[in-house]
Amino acid sequence: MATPQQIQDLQNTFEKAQLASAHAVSSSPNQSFLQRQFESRQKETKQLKPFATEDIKVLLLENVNQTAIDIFTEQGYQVEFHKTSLGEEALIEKISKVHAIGIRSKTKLTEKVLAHAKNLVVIGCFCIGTNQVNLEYAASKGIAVFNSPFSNSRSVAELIICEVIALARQLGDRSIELHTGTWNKVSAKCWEVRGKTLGIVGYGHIGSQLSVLAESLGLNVLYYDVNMIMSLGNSKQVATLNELLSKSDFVTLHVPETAETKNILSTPQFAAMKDGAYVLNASRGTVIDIPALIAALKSGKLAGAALDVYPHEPAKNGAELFTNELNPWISELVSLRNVILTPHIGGSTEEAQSAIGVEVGTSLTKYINEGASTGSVNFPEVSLRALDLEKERNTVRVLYLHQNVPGVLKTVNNILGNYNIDKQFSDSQGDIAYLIADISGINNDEIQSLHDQLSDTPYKISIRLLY
Ligand SMILES: NC(=O)C1=CN([C@@H]2O[C@H](COP(=O)(O)OP(=O)(O)OC[C@H]3O[C@@H](n4cnc5c(N)ncnc54)[C@H](O)[C@@H]3O)[C@@H](O)[C@H]2O)C=CC1
Ligand SMILES: O=C(O)C(=O)COP(=O)(O)O
Repeated sequence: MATPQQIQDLQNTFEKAQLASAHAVSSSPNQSFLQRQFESRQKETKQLKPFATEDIKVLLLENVNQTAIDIFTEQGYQVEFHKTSLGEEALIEKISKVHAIGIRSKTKLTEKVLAHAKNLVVIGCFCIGTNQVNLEYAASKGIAVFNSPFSNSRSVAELIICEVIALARQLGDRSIELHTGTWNKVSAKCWEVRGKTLGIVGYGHIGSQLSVLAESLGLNVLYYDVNMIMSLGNSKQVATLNELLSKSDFVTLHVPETAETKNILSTPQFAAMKDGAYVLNASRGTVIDIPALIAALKSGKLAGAALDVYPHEPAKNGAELFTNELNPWISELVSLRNVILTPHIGGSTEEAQSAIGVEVGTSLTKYINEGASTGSVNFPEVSLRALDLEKERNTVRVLYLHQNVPGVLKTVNNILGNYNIDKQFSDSQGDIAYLIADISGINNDEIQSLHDQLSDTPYKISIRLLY
């Protein structure tokens, strides 16, 4: 007799198989794959069960925007929405049941969590950063990951411009003083930003956008990046981080979280900066050594700082969450003058969130419905135009993810070659490769056999058939 675990495993396999075999029963040309029914076939039992888009379950966390919910519900998917992130235990419980998950920067999709994601085919990061997801492990499990590479870049750049001026004018302190009843009109050590130098570390989407805005205010812009990048306006790339630090009045960080960027600013880097300079960080909390920053502020070496991100951020809004337990230096940091602290709001504008909802929501839908991996951050980018199911009857789309080793395409095409291969495209990235092929002239009763043959090929990671 099967144990409860075996029954659960069987159920999970069954649900994944349901998603693996997609059957479009009714579709107008402009609906294409958008309205379809899924048919399941569990290999062990050959059991067939009608499967509709309504069976696709999407879990949305961290207050992902309504625009994404609208896209998913229009598809008929089931959407479970939570305003906050979830702790590991709750996440494991929920992720085991869904086909797609949408998160922002807080939810940690680690190997441990993803190991339980038995039905998951796609992850949407409704933000820029993807450091919260174990991308390689996800790929090895056949789970594609998408993000929004630039929809909130402008929002971050505008926040930094605002903070550069706010730091130069000690705006945070003056506001706190007046809120607490103290009139303190000062001009000492308050500056215009015109003619000062802004040093940008990381000249990507945000850094370069910021560069343009900063020059329009009359700032001079220097930037340091590991890659050679074309200068915008009159900005200049410098060869070393130290050169940037020694020449800048404001230093702002716009690098991803990687092993190389951890504590990219620490004691020696603060020492290399100009006296009275300012530091801004709206990238990730790990890139600044915060105790070293506190020391540089306390000693008067730095005149101020603006932080939007922290090594450990609370999973939800509320008082008493941003505590010493999470970040042991908090009480010291909040006691310092001219330090602006914001709760990771760089990308939090109506414009950015709504655009991200549309962008990532569309990517996920196209991946689920058509297999298109364009824009994925952990899969090779492959897509074929959507099938026109009115005209292309008896056509099956094969989505085949495999390890990138010699001989796989030969094996797969031997199987597909029994039919007419209308079109196919494949690409590889590192250890994995992805093939999409549309094959025609195949009868419904041959599809099970095709699925079985492809499932039995060595080096296969995952397979879905859409028809
Ligand atoms: N505070 C917030 O709400 C937000 C924070 N972010 C963070 O900002 C980061 C940057 O975003 P984008 O500009 O869109 O990324 P991007 O990928 O377009 O640019 C990053 C740049 O950093 C450079 N870089 C990487 N390692 C470096 C190193 N060790 N030294 C110098 N340069 C290095 C890259 O070559 C690239 O040009 C994201 O990874 C994310 O973590 C993004 C959006 C919102
Ligand atoms: O886009 C990013 O990488 C961000 O840091 C913004 O994160 P959020 O969507 O505010 O959790």
